Amino acid sequence: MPEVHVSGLHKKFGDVTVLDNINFTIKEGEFFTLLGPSGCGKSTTLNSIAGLETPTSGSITVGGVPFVDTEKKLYMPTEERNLGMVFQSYALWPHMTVEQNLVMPLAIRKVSKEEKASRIHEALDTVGLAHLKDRFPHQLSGGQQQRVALARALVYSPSVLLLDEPLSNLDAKLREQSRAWLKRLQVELGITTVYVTHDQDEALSLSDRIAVMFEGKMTQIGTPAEIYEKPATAAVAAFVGSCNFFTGALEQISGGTAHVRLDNTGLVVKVASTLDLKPGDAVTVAVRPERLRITPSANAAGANVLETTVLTRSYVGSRYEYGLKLGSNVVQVVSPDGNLDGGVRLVFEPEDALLYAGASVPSAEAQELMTVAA
Ligand SMILES: Nc1ncnc2c1ncn2[C@@H]1O[C@H](COP(=O)(O)OP(=O)(O)OP(=O)(O)O)[C@@H](O)[C@H]1O
Repeated sequence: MPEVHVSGLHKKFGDVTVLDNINFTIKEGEFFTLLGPSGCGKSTTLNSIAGLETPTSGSITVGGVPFVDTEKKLYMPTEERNLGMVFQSYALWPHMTVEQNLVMPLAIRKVSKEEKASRIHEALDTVGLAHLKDRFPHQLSGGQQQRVALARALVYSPSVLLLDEPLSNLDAKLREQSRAWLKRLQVELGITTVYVTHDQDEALSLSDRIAVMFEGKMTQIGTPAEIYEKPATAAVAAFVGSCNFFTGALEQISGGTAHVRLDNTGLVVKVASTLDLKPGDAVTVAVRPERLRITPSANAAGANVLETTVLTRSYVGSRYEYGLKLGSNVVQVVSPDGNLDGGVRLVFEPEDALLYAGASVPSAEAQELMTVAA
């Protein structure tokens, strides 16, 4: 299974740039996800690999074979790229049975009659639907239709699988089951896969590596753990998982620890950082809810111990989610303890927080959710 190499990809629609210098390499057999908010350019990137979109500039090679090289005006037709594709809509032919849906891509590729039958059986068997080959799409559940679409993409042994939000039409429970099933299948087949989603849970649980995109640019590429634990920007921290953000000013930085005076609180917190900053610089401190510890104890010990008040408490099954008032901020924290009330202490170590240059709480919406009147 080949390596996918995308280099210097740009795409403009009229005057609007929707892809701005996209570069990445996907290793053989890797599950690679393009993750980002709606309109950031994920599908345009995927469709450029598929040959459904023509990049304005850049190059794409798969297994060393050039698919696109705009300098040489080379654009390989979609049907010659041998890629398997599944879209959000499944796009099954409604008037054809499951088997007939799978015949079509083989007929286009002029596969012999005997080979057709064995390939169809094998593909349906792979997705666990060989017994439903005579049904029409309307006689199948959403999850089954999605599996047929996948079987149809696999039936001609594509070199790479391209999946554009294939689970988003399924209800939450089925989506979770399908996710686990899809991951097992991909590992079993060892097929290089490019997956598009705006769902961070899906990206984290399925991918070997994730590329996070915003406004046509690639902000960070890394393993799910790297993206979650070491987000490159505050925007990535906000988009992948929940995060508390506090703006402030740097007091001093030495020995890998920054002292930051938080706006609207007057409090100084210590945060691990290797950034090149000077006193007075505006910064943003980010802390995941699960990295904060709440304790009623007045003797709480830690590098950062902040006096707060419980505003809200919600039971969410495995834990409690608290909203705590800290100056004019509402801090989101999770705890197994459901009995915290009134004045409590918030404790965290410098390594539990992240520091970013500039005072930037990622979106107005996020800021609104996390701020109350002082
Ligand atoms: N044919 C087109 N003509 C003009 N603009 C387009 C066209 N196709 C896409 N766009 C614009 O390009 C940008 C990127 O679109 P794209 O579909 O790649 O985003 P996306 O990240 O996949 O979003 P979503 O998750 O909503 O599908 C969007 O602003 C979109 O409106």
